[in-house]
Amino acid sequence: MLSSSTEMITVKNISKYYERKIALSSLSFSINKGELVALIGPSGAGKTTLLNTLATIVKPDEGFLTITGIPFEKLTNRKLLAKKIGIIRQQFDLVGQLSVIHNVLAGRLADWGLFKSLLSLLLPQEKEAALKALERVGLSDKKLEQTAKLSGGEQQRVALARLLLQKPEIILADEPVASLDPARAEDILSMLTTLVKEENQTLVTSLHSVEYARKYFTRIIAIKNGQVFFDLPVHEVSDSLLAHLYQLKEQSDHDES
Ligand SMILES: Nc1ncnc2c1ncn2[C@@H]1O[C@H](COP(=O)(O)OP(=O)(O)OP(=O)(O)O)[C@@H](O)[C@H]1O
Repeated sequence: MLSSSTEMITVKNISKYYERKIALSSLSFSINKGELVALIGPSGAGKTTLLNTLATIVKPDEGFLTITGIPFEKLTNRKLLAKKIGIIRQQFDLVGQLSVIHNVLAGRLADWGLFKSLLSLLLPQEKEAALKALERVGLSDKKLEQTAKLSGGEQQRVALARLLLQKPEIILADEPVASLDPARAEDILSMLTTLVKEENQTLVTSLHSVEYARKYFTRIIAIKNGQVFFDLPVHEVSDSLLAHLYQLKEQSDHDES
């Protein structure tokens, strides 16, 4: 069994450049099992680049990264990666033409390959697991509907059910509620953080809403200009720090006047 202080993500001096632009500049932090981390910061700060780096989709130009102790370079096996990392995005990443239950079964895709995943409805055990996952996200009655016909909030619940089948150790979510209205956004965040706690997983989510970050997460890492601006437990994040994080110009620019 992993103890509560197990390091799930370790990032040391990571930098990423796009042509001459610095997207990430020597970032370092570590995240332990069970933490609920919100990444916040102004537009263009580097949140998506950082999440994509943690997902091993973007390769850092400098520094090193380990996921559950495994170095970035060794995380090339798709099956292994799917056991370690699950991803949720704003766009849900579901196949609209397929039924809800088929999309949930796609959580097994890395283990099975597409063909078996699509045939999986014939396997009663797997169907049972998918139905249970749909029950947990409150969508049992929609299991046979075409996914594209569901509302945005419901589609994000399908994505959560799919993650329940995938059972990754770490969940990375990039603006998972950006396209939802406030009531549905809270519904999804509350469900996501509850499931992560129940499954003893680790969550890193980028968010535009500081209010949601404070309400649902245990730790906030603020990114500004590709650097860590602050990294604190939620209860230590003050309004003045947040004002500094989001202000358009540094105070010193105005000091001479
Ligand atoms: N593929 C790319 N090519 C060139 N520049 C990029 C690329 N991806 C990101 N950038 C640049 O890197 C910086 C960080 O972008 P990133 O998308 O990570 O920020 P963000 O904090 O997620 O922003 P937002 O909150 O608006 O989504 C930006 O200046 C962006 O223009």
